[in-house]
Amino acid sequence: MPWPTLPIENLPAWAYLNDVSFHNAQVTNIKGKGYGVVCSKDLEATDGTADVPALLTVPHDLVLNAAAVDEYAKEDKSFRQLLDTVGHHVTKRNPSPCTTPPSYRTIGPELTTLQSARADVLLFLLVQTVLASRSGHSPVGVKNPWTEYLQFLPETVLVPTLWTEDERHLLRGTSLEAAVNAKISALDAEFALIREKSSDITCWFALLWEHGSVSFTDWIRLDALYRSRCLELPRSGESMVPCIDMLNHSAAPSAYYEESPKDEVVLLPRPGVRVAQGDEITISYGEAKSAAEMLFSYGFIDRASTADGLVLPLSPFPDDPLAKAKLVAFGEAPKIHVARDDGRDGPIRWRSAFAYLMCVNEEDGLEFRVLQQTDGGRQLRVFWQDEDVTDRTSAFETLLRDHPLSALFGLRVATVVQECLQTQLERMQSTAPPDAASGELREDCYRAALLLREIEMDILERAIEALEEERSSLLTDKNVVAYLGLKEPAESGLAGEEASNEPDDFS
Ligand SMILES: C[S@@+](CC[C@H](N)C(=O)[O-])C[C@H]1O[C@@H](n2cnc3c(N)ncnc32)[C@H](O)[C@@H]1O
Repeated sequence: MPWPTLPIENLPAWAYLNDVSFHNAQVTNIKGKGYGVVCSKDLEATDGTADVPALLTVPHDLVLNAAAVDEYAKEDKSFRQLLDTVGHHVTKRNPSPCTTPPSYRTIGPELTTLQSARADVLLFLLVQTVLASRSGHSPVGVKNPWTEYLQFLPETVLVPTLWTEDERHLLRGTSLEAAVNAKISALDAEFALIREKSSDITCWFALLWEHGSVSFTDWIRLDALYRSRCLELPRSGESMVPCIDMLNHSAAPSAYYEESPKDEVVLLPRPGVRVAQGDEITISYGEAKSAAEMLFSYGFIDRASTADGLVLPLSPFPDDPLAKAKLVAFGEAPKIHVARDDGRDGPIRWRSAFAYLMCVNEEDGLEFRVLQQTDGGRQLRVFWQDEDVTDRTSAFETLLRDHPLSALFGLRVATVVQECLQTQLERMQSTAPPDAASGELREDCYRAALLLREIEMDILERAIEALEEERSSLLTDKNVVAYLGLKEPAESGLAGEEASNEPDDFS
C-alpha cells in the first residue's frame, strides 16, 4: 500500500492540537539517523533532583499499548470486531517488566490467533495506516491522533527483516542469520492468519484485501516500526509514545524518559548534562544489548554501547531417540548464550540450559513417562535418578552437579557447545562478503553486517578457546579419565562396561 507521509514541519501543529508540549526542544533531520530531537536553547541541567522542567511532555492518552488499543476498540465497533476475531490480548493492570527481548519472541507453527500486546498494537497501526492512505474515500473506521502521527514516521527502517535477500546474505554465519529467518517465518504466519480471519468480515475484506491493498511488506514494516520505536515504561509496560519515539540513541545520552505522577510520559535532562543550542538530545536504548540485538531491533550498531555477546540456536542430536521428548519437556527454543562478563572487559562465559538436558540419556538416569490423567488427558513427566523433575528441565546443570559423573556430563556439554560455536564460525568464514557495497547492497546495511561479523567472529573465537581450556581441564578429572578408559578401568570403579578409549565419543 502507498505509505502515507506528512512533512515533519507539520509536527508542531499536531503536537499543539494533541497537548504534547516541547520545551526548548524540537524535532528535525539528523544526518544519518533520520529524525531526531535537538535543543532549541542552550541546556545546562543541575546535578540536583529538584524540579527540572521536562523537555517534552506527552499526555497518557496518547501512549499506545494493548490497553490503549482496547480503549480505541470500545469507540470503534468495526475495529473491535477485527480485534476480537484476529487477536485480543488480555491486559493486566500492572504488567511486569518484560524479560524476553521483544525482538526475539517468535510464534510457533500452530498459530491460531494473535494474542499478544504487540499484535494488538500492530493491528491497530495497520488499520490506522490504511485509513490514512485512503484520504478521499469514505472513512471506514474512527480516526484518532495516531492516524495522523503515523504519517510522520519513516517509510523504512534498516532492520534486517526489511533488508533485501542479497543484504541478508551478508548475515550468513552470524547469530542473526537464524534469528532473521525465524522472524520472517513468524511474520509470514501472522500475516496469513490476519488475512484468513479478517477476510471473513465483509467490511475488513474490502478495506484490507480488495485490490491487494495491504501486502506482507506492509506487515513487516509495521513490525519493524513497532520494534524500533517501542519503549518499556515503568508503569504502562511496552508502549509506543509519540514524539518520545523521535529520540535517537547514544552511549552518552543527555536525557531519559519516565512516567510522571499524572501518568504523562516526560523527557528529562540527565543530571549535570549540558547540551548546546542545535545539538542533539539523546536517550539510551539499553546498555546491555548485544550488537545483534541492536541491529535486529533498531537497524544500527553503536559499538560504544553494545555488550559483547551473542545467542545461537541449539538442536538436539539428530540420532537421539529422546530428542523430541527433551524438546517438549524443555518447553522453549534451545539456545546457547555467549557473553563477556562486565560488558567488554571480563572473560567470555557461555550458558545453555538445554545442553545439559541434551547430554544425558536413559543410561545416565534420565527417563520420560507419560501419565494418564483422570480427565483423559496425558502428561509428559521427566525423571532424573527416579526423581520427578518435570518443573526443573531448565535446571539440569544444577541437577547434575551432585552426580559422581558430573565432570563427564560437563565435558559432554562443553564439547557440544564448542562444536556448535565452531560450526557457526566456519560458516561465517566460508562466506567472504564483497569488498564494498554495490548494486543491491545499501551502504548502511553493508557496514552494519560487516561490523556484526567482525564482533561475532571475535566472540566465537574467544569462546571456542575458553571452551577448549574448560575441556582440557575436565579431561584431567579422575572420574572422566576413568570413564573414558584413559586409566585402567579396575582403578576407577566408575568406568565399568561403558569405558571407551575413544576420547571424542562424548555423545
Ligand atoms: C525510536 S526511532 C528514533 C527516531 C528516528 N530517527 C526517526 O527518524 O524517526 C529509532 C530509529 O532511529 C535510528 N537511530 C536511533 N539512534 C541512532 C544512532 N545512534 N545511529 C543511527 N541511527 C539511529 C534508527 O533507525 C532506529 O531504528
